[in-house]
Amino acid sequence: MEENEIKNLQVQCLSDAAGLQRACQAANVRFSSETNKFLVYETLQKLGPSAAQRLVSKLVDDGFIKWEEDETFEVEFILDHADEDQHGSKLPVKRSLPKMKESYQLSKRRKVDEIFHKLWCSPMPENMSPLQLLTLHNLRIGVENVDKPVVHKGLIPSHNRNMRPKFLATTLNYSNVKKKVYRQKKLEVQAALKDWEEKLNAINTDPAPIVVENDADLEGPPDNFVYINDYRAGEGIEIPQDPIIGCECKNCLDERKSCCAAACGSEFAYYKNKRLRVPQGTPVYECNKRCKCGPECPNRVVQNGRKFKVCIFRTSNARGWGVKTLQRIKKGSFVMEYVGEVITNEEAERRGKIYDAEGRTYLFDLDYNDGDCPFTVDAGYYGNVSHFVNHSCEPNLVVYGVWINTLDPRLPRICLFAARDINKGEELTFDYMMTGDTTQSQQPMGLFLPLCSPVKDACNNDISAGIRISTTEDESSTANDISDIKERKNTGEKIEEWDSLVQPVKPASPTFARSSMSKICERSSPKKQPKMSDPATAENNSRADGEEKKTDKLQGQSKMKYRMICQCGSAKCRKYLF
Ligand SMILES: C[S@@+](CC[C@H](N)C(=O)[O-])C[C@H]1O[C@@H](n2cnc3c(N)ncnc32)[C@H](O)[C@@H]1O
Repeated sequence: MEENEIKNLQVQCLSDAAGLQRACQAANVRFSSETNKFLVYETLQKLGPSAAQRLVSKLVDDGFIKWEEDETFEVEFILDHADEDQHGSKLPVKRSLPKMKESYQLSKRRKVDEIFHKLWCSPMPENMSPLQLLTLHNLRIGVENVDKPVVHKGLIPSHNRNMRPKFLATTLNYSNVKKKVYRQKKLEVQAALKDWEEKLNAINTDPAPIVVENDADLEGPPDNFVYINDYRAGEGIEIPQDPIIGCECKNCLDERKSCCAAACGSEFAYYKNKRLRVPQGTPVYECNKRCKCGPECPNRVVQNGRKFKVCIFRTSNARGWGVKTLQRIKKGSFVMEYVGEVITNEEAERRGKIYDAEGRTYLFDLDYNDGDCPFTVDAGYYGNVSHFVNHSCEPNLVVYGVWINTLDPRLPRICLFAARDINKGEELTFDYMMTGDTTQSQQPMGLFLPLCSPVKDACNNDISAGIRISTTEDESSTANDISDIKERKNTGEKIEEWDSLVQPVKPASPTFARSSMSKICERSSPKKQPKMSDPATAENNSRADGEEKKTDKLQGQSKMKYRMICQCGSAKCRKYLF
């Protein structure tokens, strides 16, 4: 396409979601999260190399895109599908994206691919998709040199007054039709989501309901997702449900020193108000079906289900669905369980490859035994609300391993608790890449299950959940929490360090769990996840496929495979999801 021509840049847009979905499918692009990038790619292709370069330069000049000056990215997918240019060097072409037409010169294709690739790998402003970025900018190109202005339909900048009348004149009817189609589609989507919400609630056994909401786009209910309430045993797995011990307490809180947790070598996990009193990394043993106590026992929390009403909502910054709370949640409260299909290591390896290729992350390794990972929870197909909980580098949920009727130490229930007070309407998140700092252990290792475990050689496993619970947060506590602590002081009971979870304390360093017991991760990631504490270290971390990074000896530069850019938007964002 010559620059002097009128450019009719019709990229697929939301007014024709079905068409866009088909285009994405044809291009092997994920319809939800990669769509915006795909649209940018299409746009850049249509603009041609020099205009694309100019547009991107403008975005860079305006500070919307920050290039990593010295970084040489080499995307995993690129290498698989590299073309050769005339000089025999490798040409980066992203596998999941369509190639430019053959009629384009190879050098032009290469330039656009390079620009796009750089765009793909660069940090973007928070809460803004690449397409939104582009629409902010004047896309008139080469106007000075031609009689007719250049018109880019669908990407016209709202502030470009010169162009607007022409655009409106030529596209008025088209635009009305689009609006109508969009409205119709929106109604269909809302109806489908309402239907899905009803189905979810019909299956959901938690006391609190689930709401579904999409104010962001035209995405309907997800395909290939089946709602479940409890772990589902995968092939060849048996989940025992018959605890070998139970307590005889009349009042479990008063008799906590001999109740279930103590019998298993751990601490009674909850206050009277059923909020956590133990630090992260502490194995939680609730009273089980052998115990004499009733359903109101303070040591029955997770088993009573999710109490807070939550909403599965569509995020507006390319993270797909997310979950927000529709009620205020106090720190230490149980929020939800991460359930899915319990599968073997081998099966997880197999499925992980598929998820990796799709950029999906649903595998939660129960590898608290530091290297041995007998089971993984896969919430990709079978799952509950937690299937939709996104990652944040500054999460408001933390993970604890909880045992109730299944006392096999290798099969904790993965439970998400509030790391701080959470406001109504806040998105719920946890850290997929939780890493533990073993040097800050607050409890000796290997405390648990000497009595309860049917698998004796696993008794010394560290089951810490590996998620931070910040003691620098607002430490406001409830009257209940305080009175509980007072009560224990009065009875001469030692107040432990972790009581600061609910006591007003002066700011301290964040505490870390002892080791990375469990993590949602790329299945093929190494067992010991490296810390990705900041962007600089991220480059030195292992790649998503678990291999160590390669060093290009010729150039002396480190190269890295594709990593998913984190869009959590937190001030402490580590930049990459994995
Ligand atoms: C467990 S799922 C969460 C639900 C997901 N958003 C959905 O729509 O189904 C994990 C996936 O969500 C997306 N995601 C979650 N947190 C993200 C983040 N902070 N930044 C970018 N993508 C994120 C990624 O695609 C990731 O593979």
